[in-house]
Amino acid sequence: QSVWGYDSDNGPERWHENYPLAKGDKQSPIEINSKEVQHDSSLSSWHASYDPGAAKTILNNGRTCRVVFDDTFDRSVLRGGPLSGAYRLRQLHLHWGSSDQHGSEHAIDGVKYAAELHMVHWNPKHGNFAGALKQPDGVAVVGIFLKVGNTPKPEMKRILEEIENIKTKGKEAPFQHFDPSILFPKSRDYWTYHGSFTTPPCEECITWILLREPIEVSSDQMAKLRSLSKNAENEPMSPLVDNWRPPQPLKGRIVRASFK
Ligand SMILES: NS(=O)(=O)c1ccc(C(=O)NCc2ccc(F)cc2)cc1
Ligand SMILES: [Zn+2]
Repeated sequence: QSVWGYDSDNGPERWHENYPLAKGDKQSPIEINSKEVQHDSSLSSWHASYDPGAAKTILNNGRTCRVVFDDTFDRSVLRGGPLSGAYRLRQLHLHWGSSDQHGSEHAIDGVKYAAELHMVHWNPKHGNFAGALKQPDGVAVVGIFLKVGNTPKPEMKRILEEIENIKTKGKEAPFQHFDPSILFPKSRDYWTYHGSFTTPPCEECITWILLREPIEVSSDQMAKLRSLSKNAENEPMSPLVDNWRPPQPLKGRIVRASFK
């Protein structure tokens, strides 16, 4: 079946067969080479004002673990930085590896992190999410790198505790009273560039805001994430790991930094 995934028969190298945009000129993720990044002093700092009551559910869709928020009005928004206007938080999800040495989608000077968390926002001036994905300024994703260390952030605990209840594909559980801004690192320094969804249909509608400072998780917390299955309950067990797309050609794009 043409359903895409991360295996050899339906993985990133073959997505273009059903999703032609995957071979576009503004694809994500990318490898960031700090020597080629341009510091832009006109870049302001970004601000998130999230309503913890907007959090709704957490689900395993067989490809990632996703927390879904109420985005029917400007309840949880991201503004500033490279953005004009307030973008509504719709969902957050993660990409991770089969070991602590890899798993992030973006890489910095060759360094891959154990995982990468994406907070997905869309521009309400385009009416709805489906409309926003057809616009170059339609979507904004904040990317946060997860690094394995021994002073793990307690805030990740909340998401990882829920994993018990969504082990297999299609499982969903209530996930309320959660303010994702507690996951942000101390520094607001970021890189920004124009790119795409890192999964099919790979639309090139995303303003990426990648935070320079990773957040720390423990190796046990990463093992918890890797205990998710990509299969449904009654199917053979298949671990949900390595759900990351490799870096794509920069094709002349400029990556700007908010910091020197
Ligand atoms: N990894 S990432 O942050 O780049 C990313 C963010 C959002 C989505 C998404 O909403 N997919 C659903 C979807 C469904 C139908 C569409 F037409 C478009 C997207 C996919 C990838
Ligand atoms: Zn993602």
